[in-house]
Amino acid sequence: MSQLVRIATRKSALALWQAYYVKQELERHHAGIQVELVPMSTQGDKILDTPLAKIGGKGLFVKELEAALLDGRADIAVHSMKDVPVAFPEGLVLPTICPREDPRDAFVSNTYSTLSELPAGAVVGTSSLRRQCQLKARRPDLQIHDLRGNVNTRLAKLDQGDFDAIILAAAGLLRLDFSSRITCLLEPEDSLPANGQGAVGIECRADDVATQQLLAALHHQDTADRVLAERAMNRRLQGGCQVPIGAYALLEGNELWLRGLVGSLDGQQILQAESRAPRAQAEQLGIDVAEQLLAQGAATLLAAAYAERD
Ligand SMILES: NCc1[nH]cc(CCC(=O)O)c1CC(=O)O
Repeated sequence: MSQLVRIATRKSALALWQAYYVKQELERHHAGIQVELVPMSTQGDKILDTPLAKIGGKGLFVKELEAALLDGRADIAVHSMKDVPVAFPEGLVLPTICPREDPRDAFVSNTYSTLSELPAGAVVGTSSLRRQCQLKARRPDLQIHDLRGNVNTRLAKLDQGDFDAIILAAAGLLRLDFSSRITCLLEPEDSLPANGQGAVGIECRADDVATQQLLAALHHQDTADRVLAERAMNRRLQGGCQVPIGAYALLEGNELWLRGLVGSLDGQQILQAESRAPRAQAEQLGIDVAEQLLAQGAATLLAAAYAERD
């Protein structure tokens, strides 16, 4: 009997690309398998006129997909790991993380070739508090304006002349064949990526062992260990999706190197910490870096960011 796997996915071009990627990989690894997409809208897709940070709440882009898993309309949900809250609802697990795309942020401009070329007072679009605080730290003179919508919408707003430059995840641009739009990539030293950026994760019901067996072939342990450390850091900081927090891990042999950052929205204060540990201790590494940040006063900065948002 051939098994049917139904994939809950958002309808944005990037979400569909990621869902088709998972479908293709499942078909490649399991001859005769049947895979269907179940596209749906999430709260994050419906509310487009409000800055993400102001909508608040966790899991803006994942809740509806999780509901579909729990009530049996779908078997797996494909997410950008960056959008997945650090804790899972009862009854769901995320056993599979696929190989990571480029995790860096991309600088995109039709006029200027680097961040430092931007003239004083230039307008930069981003909806990410993490990008905002790091931009402001380097260039206090820049004006940061909110930029919402999917990748196509954001590029269109740049082309329309609303911004001198925009910052978005390189991963989305690369997956959607917009690599020619990347003016330059920002190194982690200049823009520490968000936890999980560039990685795709697959969620399913905890008791659905058959599906978990099929998913195992798609799992990439190197990516999973890196993302585990990054998410553990955010979890210890009790960070939601919309926070001025960067977390980025690299593997050097079997050792993980995790860097973390917490900033004030005006970029005046940037806290940084880093540590290394064997990959088997990914989670503890994340906690250690978070504790270092807390010892420097991260909780106060985060509370101020939350207060400004509300
Ligand atoms: N919050 C939206 C979101 N979620 C995942 C990506 C990009 C792809 C990825 O990180 O895997 C983006 C867009 C962006 O940040 O520019």
